Amino acid sequence: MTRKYQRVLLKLSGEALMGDLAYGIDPTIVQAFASEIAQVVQAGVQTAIVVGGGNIFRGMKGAAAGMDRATADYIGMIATVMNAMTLQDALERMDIPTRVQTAIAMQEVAEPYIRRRAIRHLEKSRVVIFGAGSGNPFFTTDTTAALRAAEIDAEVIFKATKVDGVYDSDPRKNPQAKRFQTLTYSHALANNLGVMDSTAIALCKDNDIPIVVFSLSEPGNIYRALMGEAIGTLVGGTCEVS
Ligand SMILES: Nc1ncnc2c1ncn2[C@@H]1O[C@H](COP(=O)(O)OP(=O)(O)OP(=O)(O)O)[C@@H](O)[C@H]1O
Ligand SMILES: O=c1ccn([C@@H]2O[C@H](COP(=O)(O)O)[C@@H](O)[C@H]2O)c(=O)[nH]1
Repeated sequence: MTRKYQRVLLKLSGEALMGDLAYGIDPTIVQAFASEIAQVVQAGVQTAIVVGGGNIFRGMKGAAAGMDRATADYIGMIATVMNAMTLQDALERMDIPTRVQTAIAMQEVAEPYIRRRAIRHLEKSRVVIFGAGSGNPFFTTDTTAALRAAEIDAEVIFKATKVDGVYDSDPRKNPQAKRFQTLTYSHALANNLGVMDSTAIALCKDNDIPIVVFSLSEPGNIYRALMGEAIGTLVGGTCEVS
């Protein structure tokens, strides 16, 4: 397969990294994702990754249990660094050069986030994994993905998650929900389609960055999506139900 894109940003669900476990990281799953990412990189696609933290800690849950929200969010951001380092390890075992850059300084384990440096790594075919979200509480890793994609001039964001696209309502709650093949940013925002938070979608809309939402449950989907095969739902097109 020949590549469609030169530079992409992959938002990898934290929750997906736990596989069938109730919590944490399943190394077999991480290895499987890494092997698909390796193939994409070998095909010449400059790949940046933002990884979530939902398999370890979500600030909202901490706050719901009575914690200070900002403190809980910082814990969530630190959780994403564990996922970023796990992914780095899996990729490097496949001889794929990587750099983890964090938005909260952790210089003993990762580089600080420096935009120009991240771009240089990508130009040298290194996978750049952005950890610690945006470094700011009250945000999400989806918003981080939109922000970093704009900063590094990525052509597209791939949101790799548990659902196979964007539906007209949450498919986990409504079995009758209809899946979109494509939809506009405005439709996603106006209808509060919860697959990605509104801050992330608004940032993509303002910067004209398409978002492809696809499922991680089918092996090979990361490779297919990042190489440019039309899977999942494209946010940033016209409205079409599949
Ligand atoms: N309209 C919708 N279409 C598709 N999914 C939706 C919709 N509304 C809500 N969802 C939910 O959005 C979830 C995916 O987004 P979510 O941000 O929770 O996970 P993630 O970003 O993949 O994980 P993590 O936060 O761990 O990185 C799905 O589990 C799905 O049930
Ligand atoms: O910019 C950010 C990114 C993330 N957080 C916190 O981290 C957790 C995990 O991220 P997910 O996007 O939910 O996977 C999130 O719940 C926030 O608590 C943040 O504060 N700022």
